[in-house]
Amino acid sequence: MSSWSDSVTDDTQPFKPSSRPTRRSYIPPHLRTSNGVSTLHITRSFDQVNRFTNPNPGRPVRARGRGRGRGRGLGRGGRYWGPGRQSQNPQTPFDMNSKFDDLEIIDRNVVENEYVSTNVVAGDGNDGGGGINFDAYEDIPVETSGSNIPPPVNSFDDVDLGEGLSENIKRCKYVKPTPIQKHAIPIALAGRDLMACAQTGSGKTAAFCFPIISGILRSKQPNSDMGLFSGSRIAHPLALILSPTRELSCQIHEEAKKFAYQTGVKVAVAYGGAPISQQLRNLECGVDILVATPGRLVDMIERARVSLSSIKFLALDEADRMLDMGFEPQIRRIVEQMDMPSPGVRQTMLFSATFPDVIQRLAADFLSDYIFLSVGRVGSSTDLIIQKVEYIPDMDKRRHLINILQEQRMKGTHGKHALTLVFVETKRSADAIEHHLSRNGFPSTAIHGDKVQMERERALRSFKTGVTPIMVATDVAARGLDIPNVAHVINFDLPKDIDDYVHRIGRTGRAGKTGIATAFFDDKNLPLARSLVNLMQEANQEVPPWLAQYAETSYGSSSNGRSRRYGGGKFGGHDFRSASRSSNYSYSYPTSSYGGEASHSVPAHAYGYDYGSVVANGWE
Ligand SMILES: Nc1ncnc2c1ncn2[C@@H]1O[C@H](COP(=O)(O)OP(=O)(O)OP(=O)(O)O)[C@@H](O)[C@H]1O
Repeated sequence: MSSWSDSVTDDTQPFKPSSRPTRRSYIPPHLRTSNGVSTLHITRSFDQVNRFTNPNPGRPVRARGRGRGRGRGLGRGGRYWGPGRQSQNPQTPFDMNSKFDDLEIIDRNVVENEYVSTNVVAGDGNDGGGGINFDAYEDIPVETSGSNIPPPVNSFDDVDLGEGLSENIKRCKYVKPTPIQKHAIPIALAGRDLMACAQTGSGKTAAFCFPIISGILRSKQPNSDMGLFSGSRIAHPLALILSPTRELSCQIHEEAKKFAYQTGVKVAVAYGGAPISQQLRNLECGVDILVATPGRLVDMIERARVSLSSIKFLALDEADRMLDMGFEPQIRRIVEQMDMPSPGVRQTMLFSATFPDVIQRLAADFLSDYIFLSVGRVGSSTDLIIQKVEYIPDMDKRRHLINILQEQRMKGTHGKHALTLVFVETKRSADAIEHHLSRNGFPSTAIHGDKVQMERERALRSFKTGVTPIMVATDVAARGLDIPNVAHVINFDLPKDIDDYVHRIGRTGRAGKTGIATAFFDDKNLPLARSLVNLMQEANQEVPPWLAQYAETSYGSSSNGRSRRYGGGKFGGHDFRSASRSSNYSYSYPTSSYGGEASHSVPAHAYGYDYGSVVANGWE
């Protein structure tokens, strides 16, 4: 039995540079002969409350009030299929029962009032189905750029996705496409390469899965060769979806399986930390779509168990993360130095909620005549998330956290329907804070890269099921994870990079639901102040005056600020190509509140990327 939460592991190993053959000379192991020659061709109703305001903005002081998350908020309304459940009920992945139904969750200390998301009233006609409030997304400006851009669609029925897939979309209760899906799906169906950026929780997974499944259905009789060349044990998937963490790969795998249900399209997953033997056996059953983390994939290719020579579709989820310093060499190796067809031959799609200019430049290497699509500004956060920033000196953070949790408990906003995710900087502090919370009567768990797979599995499962409704995490849990009922994200330690902040807080406020994000800010976060203020303003958040003051102070000194994020201007999204040439840019702005800003670029070394901390936080 496995689920994405069950299969959490620390997948990809930090990239260790190694001398390796160039693309030209490299022959995958399975194609080598003894002489080394290739043999094959190949409503907001969170009160905006009690934000701590510093009466003396020039001088940070200790927070007095708590002003905590008193949101009502989140309940993600029953559209979740726990993968574990799926394996318990193998007939269909479309089991609509609550994932909690089969779990005995007894926490007698906790008052578990159901969160009611006030901006989604069941049956009020505003939700596009499945409790999703699509109106929340309709206002978001969309930018597309590139040549011959296929127009967006308004409904899944406007495109021919294939009968089986269309049926599954209905089974998923996806009544209406989200904006990223409206634009991305026709672009991808037209066979175009795509760099797509849309806010966290806005449905990017389906935006790349649907065209892939549909494309496979159109291009072949699924499983006619079982994804294998006959007589061979080498899997030849038609599509490869890469993601940076094991958890995310497992989640995408589960999603893709639902979408591909009974279509004949086979989906398999490969990620590190779990026994490779079982994953290889699964591949032997045939695979059309392989979802993988880079480390395990390379391992399988090296073992001559996977060939990329038949890849028609390549998708990189969290693409900016995949192409930053930690992963880029590995990705280049997979994409450029193995036997994968080149850009233009394969179709490549890159998705993320954040896409710094420098990464866009890098990404262009993997694409051919691509369309840039941005729903909202690149790297913006959704205003479904109420962001609060409080000045809390280091020594007061623990006490303040307890205060917040106590207040939540008193309000009944605690428990399995209102999970709280606490981000910290280091693995050690994740354990320490977890211990502190547990000692103080708050059932908690922790997830980070030093834990072995089993521990991480257990942690995530106990969080998702509400047995421990608080999880303390490093950035390993920051990206992509779609955990129902996360009501509150607390940045106990703020990240150094604003994009990491965007992804972290994006674990709440997903799929049209509201959420709260609270950040503890102190002097050492000064470099983040400017970009934090900008981000909050864009998302119509209330910026505490003292933070604005900090931002003024830090203006110009931040290596993590606007320059990295907004290299090409404030108006709309941002395709880095727009700075260097003009092409067919299409803007669609329901609101016109964006002003212009000069474009500028910054050398890569100035971005303040702390690779050390990426590794230290157990991403890989
Ligand atoms: N058209 C739709 N109708 C209803 N629900 C949808 C639709 N598209 C996606 N969802 C749901 O919205 C949630 C968020 O989707 P998804 O995880 O793909 O977001 P994302 O944009 O990839 O977020 P992140 O940037 O954090 O990775 C999921 O639970 C998904 O099932």
